[in-house]
Amino acid sequence: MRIALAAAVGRHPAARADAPAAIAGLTLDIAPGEALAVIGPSGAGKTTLLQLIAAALRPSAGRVELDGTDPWTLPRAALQRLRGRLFLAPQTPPLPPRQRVVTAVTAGRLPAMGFWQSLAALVHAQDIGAAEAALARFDLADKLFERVDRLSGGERQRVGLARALLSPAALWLVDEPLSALDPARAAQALAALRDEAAARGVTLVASLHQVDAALASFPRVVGLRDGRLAFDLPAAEVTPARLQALYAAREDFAPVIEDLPAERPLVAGRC
Ligand SMILES: Nc1ncnc2c1ncn2[C@@H]1O[C@H](COP(=O)(O)OP(=O)(O)OP(=O)(O)O)[C@@H](O)[C@H]1O
Repeated sequence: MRIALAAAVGRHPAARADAPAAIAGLTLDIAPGEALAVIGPSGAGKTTLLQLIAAALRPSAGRVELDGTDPWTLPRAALQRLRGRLFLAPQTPPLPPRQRVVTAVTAGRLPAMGFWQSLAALVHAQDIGAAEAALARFDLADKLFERVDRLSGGERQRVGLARALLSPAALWLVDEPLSALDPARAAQALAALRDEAAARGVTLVASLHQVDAALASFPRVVGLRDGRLAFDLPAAEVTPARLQALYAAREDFAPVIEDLPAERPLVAGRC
């Protein structure tokens, strides 16, 4: 799925009217099948950006287009169908506590289903084999029939990611997929998402706090700060100086990236 933002402005619905916009006029193009990581300090607007792209948050100015269509011009039913073509994995997956893992993973198909199909899928987990295969990509196949509330936080997070593999979506939006994972699991989870998205031609956009993982696993990295684009570069061109500028403590100090000395890139080449 192609994504285009043109001077898009996004505000959290609960934000004060006089608060600066979380996304403050962002222009960005993402090609179908591309994999992109969004990094930036806490409060930079990463989650808000994903919500704008997911048509979960309406831009207060500018435009967001998915495959050339502004979702907010669509009739309600068409907007629902469009939302069924994308998969948004929130930081904390909303998994009902007493649900079995197999049902939770199969629920990845729900947004693309009609009402009766979704009801059937909740009562009888469809396609157990597909759920098991998806869980195996995250090293969780042995938890297929476990109850969700008997999993660790990191296991629940991986179940939330395994859902994407059951979804027929053309766009995966993954918000902080690694926050509860140890480094080895984090690398495995990112590799699974990247490889599966590439194999299906799915566009993948992930917000990440783990800069090293973003640079190692994604060919293109966007740096966000105060809701604006700090950089949009191939991973190989994201230098320590750019990262220092991106994460510099506020104190009214925002270094101009172009003024910083050129430094050795952190990664050897594109992934
Ligand atoms: N629940 C909320 N109520 C009001 N304003 C909010 C809320 N959540 C976010 N915001 C506003 O939106 C801004 C961007 O938040 P967002 O969650 O998009 O950032 P983020 O980069 O994802 O942060 P983090 O890395 O901490 O998850 C915040 O700085 C805040 O101004």
